[in-house]
Amino acid sequence: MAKLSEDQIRQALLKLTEWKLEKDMIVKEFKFRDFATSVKFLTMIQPVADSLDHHPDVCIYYNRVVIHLTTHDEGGVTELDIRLAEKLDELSKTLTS
Ligand SMILES: C[C@H](O)[C@H](O)[C@H]1CNC2=NC(N)=NC(=O)C2=N1
Repeated sequence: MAKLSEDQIRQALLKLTEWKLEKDMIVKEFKFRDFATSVKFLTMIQPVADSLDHHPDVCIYYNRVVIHLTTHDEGGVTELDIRLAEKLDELSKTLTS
C-alpha cells in the first residue's frame, strides 16, 4: 500500500480522534482507569492487528497506552495505518465508557 503524502495524512486525521502526525508515524496516547485496562486494550488489539496483518508499536505506562502507527514496509503512513487507527479508537471506546 502506497505511502500517503503529508496533506493526505492530515486530511485523514480529521476523521480520527486525537491522533497526531510525528515524522513518519501517527501517534496517540490512550488513557484508561488502571494497568489492567491498559493490558486488556492490548489483548483486544492483537486479533485486529493480526487480521489486518498490520501491527502497532505499543508502550504501556501504567494507565496510559501510547501507540505509534507506521507502515514499516513503506517507511511511512499508509491507508492501513489510518484503518488500524479507526479500529483502535472504536476498541478504546468500549473500555472507557
Ligand atoms: C510479513 C508481514 O506481512 C509484514 O511484515 C507486515 C506485518 N505487520 C506490519 N505492521 C506494520 N506496522 N508495518 C508493516 O510494514 C508490517 N508488515
